[in-house]
Formats: sequence, C-alpha cells, structure tokens
Amino acid sequence: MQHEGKEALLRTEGLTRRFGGLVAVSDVDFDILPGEILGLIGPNGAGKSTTFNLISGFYKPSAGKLTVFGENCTGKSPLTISRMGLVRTFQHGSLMPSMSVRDNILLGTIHGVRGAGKRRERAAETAEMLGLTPYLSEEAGTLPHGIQRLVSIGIAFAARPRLLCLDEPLTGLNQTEVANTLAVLEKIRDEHGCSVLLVEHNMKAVMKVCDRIVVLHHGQVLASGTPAEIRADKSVIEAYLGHRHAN
Ligand SMILES: Nc1ncnc2c1ncn2[C@@H]1O[C@H](COP(=O)(O)OP(=O)(O)OP(=O)(O)O)[C@@H](O)[C@H]1O
Repeated sequence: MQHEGKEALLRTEGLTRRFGGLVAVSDVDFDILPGEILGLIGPNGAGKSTTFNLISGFYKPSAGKLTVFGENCTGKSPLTISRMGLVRTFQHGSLMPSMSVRDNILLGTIHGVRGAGKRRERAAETAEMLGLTPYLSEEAGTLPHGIQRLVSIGIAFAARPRLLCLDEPLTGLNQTEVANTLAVLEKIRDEHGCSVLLVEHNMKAVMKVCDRIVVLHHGQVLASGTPAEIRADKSVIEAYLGHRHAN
C-alpha cells in the first residue's frame, strides 16, 4: 500500500494478541509514513500499550504481520527492531536516576555510534536539540519531572532512529512542559525527518501535534484520519463518552 507515493515505514496487517481468553489487540491494520507524527489513542484498555509492545518486539503477535522499514519483522526481538531504527521509550521513564544527564544520553549511543569521541559529540548535539545542555552534568533523578521526561526522549533520540515511539511522554507535565515537549517532537521530525509514534492520553496535545491519528477501541481500529476527521467522527465521540460514563 502507498500513501500519495510514500511507502510506509511501519505496517501492521491483521495484528492480533491474545492473553489467554482475552483478545487485547484484534486484527489491527495501520501504517506509519516517513516524516509523520502519528497518534495512537483510545480509552483505557483499548489496546494501545499492547500494540506498542507488539511493534517494538516486546510482545510476539498471536497472529498477523509486522513490517518495519520494508522488512518482515514479525516475531523479531526488541534489539533487532531497535537496531533497524525503531526506538521506543517506556511509560514510566527510561532513565538511570543516579547517572548524569550526559551519561544517560550516552546510553542511547551505544549501539549506533562508534568511538568515545563521536558518542560524546552525539550526546552533546542531542542535548542541544532538546534544550538539555544546561543539565548535562546534573544527576538525572534530581531534576524536575518535565526535564526527566525529555532526558528519556533524548536517550531514545541519541540513536537517531527513523521511527521514534513514545509511550505517554506527556504524563504529569504542566502546560509549559507539554508545549516544550511538542516543540521538541516537531523539531525532531522537521530537522531529522524522523517519524514519531505518539501513544498519549492528552487529547489536546495529540490533536495539536499529530499529522494523523489512529483510534483503538476494544482492541480494534475504530477510526483513522487527520485530527479534524477524528474530532468529527461520531464513533470516536461515542467511544470516549461511553468510556467517561462508564467510569
Ligand atoms: N500482560 C497482560 N496479560 C493479560 N491481559 C493483559 C495484559 N496486558 C494487557 N492486557 C489486557 O489487554 C487489554 C488492553 O490493554 P492495554 O494495556 O493494551 O490497553 P491500553 O489502551 O494501553 O490501556 P491504558 O490506556 O489503560 O494504558 C486490557 O483488557 C488489559 O487488561
């Protein structure tokens, strides 16, 4: 499948994951295109984390196919997939709190950059890009939450992925920190052509920054389209309202 001449960076076809009798993700098809920020949203329990774990190799699919950068990656390990250029963060942070920001970012260069000098250069460039230069020598765990979240993105981006997958990077951030992080994501996309997959509950932020959005509900794709299309989609509105009423 091509989208206006663009070949997908990532494609799922019939992606399915069962946990015993529960089908967490069922027959999910979607693409991520070069240079786009794709939002993956859905009410609690919709299957977002499971999908995220499937595409980064942390879970093996029960059925279906995963293609990353044109290669069949179904059942491949997280390390193989990350070395190909799909790098992820984790919901509860991906940093080493007792290490400096510099050493944390250096962790992200281990597989992709040869030589200590080049690694330090990459870490410095990454910090500059994310506005983390003033914090390079600070112990990461002592920094404000918003800065720690950026360091987690910095570790992932230091590998210069072609596809950066972020698991709820905005949780617990204030408005200024959210705006700052969204600006960083746009910079990563605009200056490096890196695509971003954003799994996120902050709907306002998703609507603002994403080029396209895929909505999951009960483990299936309920809708996909531009933010304007998703905002106007009756089935999406019902899924979220129903969910809110259920709680
Ligand atoms: N390891 C697991 N074992 C059993 N069931 C699981 C497991 N992981 C997820 N599930 C179930 O699969 C369904 C989808 O869960 P998932 O965590 O993917 O949803 P989510 O959209 O990420 O939710 P949230 O927004 O609350 O994080 C839920 O019913 C959940 O209870």
